Amino acid sequence: MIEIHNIQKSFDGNAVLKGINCTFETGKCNLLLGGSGTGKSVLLQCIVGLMKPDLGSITFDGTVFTNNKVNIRQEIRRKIGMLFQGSALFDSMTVYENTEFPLKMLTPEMTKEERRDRVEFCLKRVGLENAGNKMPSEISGGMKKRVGIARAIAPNCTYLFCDEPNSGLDPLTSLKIDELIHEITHEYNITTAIITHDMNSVVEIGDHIIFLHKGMKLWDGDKDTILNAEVPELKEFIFSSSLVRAAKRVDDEGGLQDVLDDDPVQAK
Ligand SMILES: Nc1ncnc2c1ncn2[C@@H]1O[C@H](COP(=O)(O)OP(=O)(O)OP(=O)(O)O)[C@@H](O)[C@H]1O
Repeated sequence: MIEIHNIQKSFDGNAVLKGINCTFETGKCNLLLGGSGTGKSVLLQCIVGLMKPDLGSITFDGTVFTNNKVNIRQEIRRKIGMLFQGSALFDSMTVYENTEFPLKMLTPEMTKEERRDRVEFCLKRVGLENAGNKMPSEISGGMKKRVGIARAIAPNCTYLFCDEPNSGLDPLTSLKIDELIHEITHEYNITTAIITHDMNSVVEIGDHIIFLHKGMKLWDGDKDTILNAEVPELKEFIFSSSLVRAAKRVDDEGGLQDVLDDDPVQAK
């Protein structure tokens, strides 16, 4: 579990995070949801140590990360896997070498054979057992995300952070990537945090959702309660999504769409 306590961050006097308190639960997909510029990426960067918050504390399974000793921070960092927005693969390395890279960096004690077993296991887990020799330029965007996931979980991460894993993907591929992240989270009981503004992901994998608006946490809950949340900014966000608007049209035309029975826009 990751506990965020009163995180504040400003740039040139402009407050971007205004005292965020939230928890990322173990064995769950924790979604950081919100519109553009609400502070999701800044919060994620503070959590993984790429940015220093002005105030507040972050605790990983009881161990304080913020302002702790370098070796303790490094120990926590070793347990973090990252899936970057553009996948961030090394273009000059094969799929196999990309997946092996963090093992060479983080676990020098592993033998070549142990690394090979782990890479083959991870590539198989993400459905890429036959793609190890391919270069990133030879694979699709969805496959690149899969390699990114394999690389993130290769060192047996305890915490997995995903920055908009669906960006640039078609809806079906997005769904498959969401499902894969969800399966891996539950299978290995890791703590997963996902930045998103995609309502499809909310509906599919939102075990725990934290809604940010203008640098503040306005709501948290799960995919079963989000449609009944009495927070105007969240309602506006949900009912402006193309998924929900499309579903609403189906409903108006006589289709079944229970989730929209409480459409606040309609109720006004
Ligand atoms: N290094 C920085 N220096 C100055 N301002 C920054 C910096 N990083 C982020 N900001 C500002 O902080 C605010 C929040 O940015 P952030 O990237 O966290 O938003 P976001 O919710 O992730 O948005 P999006 O969904 O569009 O990626 C923005 O106004 C942004 O311009």
